[in-house]
Amino acid sequence: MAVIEVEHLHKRYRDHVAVHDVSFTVERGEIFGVLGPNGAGKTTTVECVEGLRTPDAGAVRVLGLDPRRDHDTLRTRIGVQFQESQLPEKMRVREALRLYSSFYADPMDWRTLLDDWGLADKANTPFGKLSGGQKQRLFIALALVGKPEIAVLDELTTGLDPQARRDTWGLVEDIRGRGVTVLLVTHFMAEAERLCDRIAVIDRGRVVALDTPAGLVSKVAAEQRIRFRPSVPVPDGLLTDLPEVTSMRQVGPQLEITGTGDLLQAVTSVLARHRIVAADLRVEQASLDDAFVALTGKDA
Ligand SMILES: Nc1ncnc2c1ncn2[C@@H]1O[C@H](COP(=O)(O)OP(=O)(O)OP(=O)(O)O)[C@@H](O)[C@H]1O
Repeated sequence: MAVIEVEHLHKRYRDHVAVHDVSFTVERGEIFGVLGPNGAGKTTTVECVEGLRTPDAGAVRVLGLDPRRDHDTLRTRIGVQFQESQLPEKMRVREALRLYSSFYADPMDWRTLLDDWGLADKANTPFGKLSGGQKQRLFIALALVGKPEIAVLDELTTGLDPQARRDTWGLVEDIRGRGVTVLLVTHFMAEAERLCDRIAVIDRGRVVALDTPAGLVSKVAAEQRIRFRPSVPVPDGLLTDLPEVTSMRQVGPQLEITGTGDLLQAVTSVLARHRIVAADLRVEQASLDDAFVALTGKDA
C-alpha cells in the first residue's frame, strides 16, 4: 500500500524552478531514498511531502491525506528530522525529549527512547556538549517520540565521521524494523546503497531514474571486470571462448577479463578444471557511484 504519493510535483521560488516534474510513490514499510546532487530539488520535494510548502502544480498525498489541508492530523503521524537541526545549547537531552513528547496526545515514553537510542547516560547532558553522532541520535529520537508511521530523514549523516555514519545507518534500519516507513534524503551513495529498498534519483528538478540500488547499477553498466595473476600461462581461447567473456588483455603479470552475466563463476570454474590458480583475484563491478555519474553527469 502506498503511504506517500507524489504526482507531477512542480514548485518554483519566484522565477527559479526548484522542482520541474517529480513523481514517485513510497510503499508502507520501505526505506525510500531521494538521491541527487546539490540543488537538485530534494529538500523542496520533501518539504512538500511534509506540508511545509505548497506545490505550484501536481499532487501530494500522505497516508491518503493532503499534507497542507490535513496538516494537523498528519503532524502526529509523520516524524521529521530536519536538515541541520538545532536545539538551544543549554537544553538537556531529557528536557528536549520531555518537551517534544508534550506536543503529542499519545507519545512514546521518552525514557524508553533514551535507552533505545543509547542516550541514557547523556540524559542530563546539554545539547551543546553532545558529539555529532549523539546529536543525530537525539534528533532521531525526537522524530520518533510521537509514534509516527512515516519518518522523514533529511541529510541524516552529513558532517558525521565514518564510524558515526555507520552507527546511524544501523539506527535507520532499526526504525524500519519497528514498522515505520522511512523517506531518506541523501547525497551519499554508500548510504543509499546500504539502506534503501528503492531510490529516486533527482537531477535538476526531475526524476531521472527510480529503481532498487541494484537495478540502478545494472541499468548503467552490465559489464564486470576480473583481474588475476594466473599461476601458468592461460592457453589461447580457454577463456575468450566462454560466452560470458567479451574481452581479455594482459596487464603486466595480470590478466584482465571483461564480460557479462555470471562472469566470475564461468572463469573460475574453467581455471579450476585446468588446475590454474588465480592469485590476487579482484572483481570490479559498477557501483551506485557509476550509476549516479551516468544518470546525472555529476560526480557523487
Ligand atoms: N527558499 C528558497 N528560495 C529560493 N530558492 C530556493 C529556496 N530553497 C531552495 N531554493 C533553490 O531551489 C533549488 C533546489 O533546492 P533544494 O534545497 O530543494 O535542493 P536539494 O536537492 O535539497 O539541495 P541540497 O542537497 O544542496 O540540500 C536550488 O537551486 C536552491 O538554491
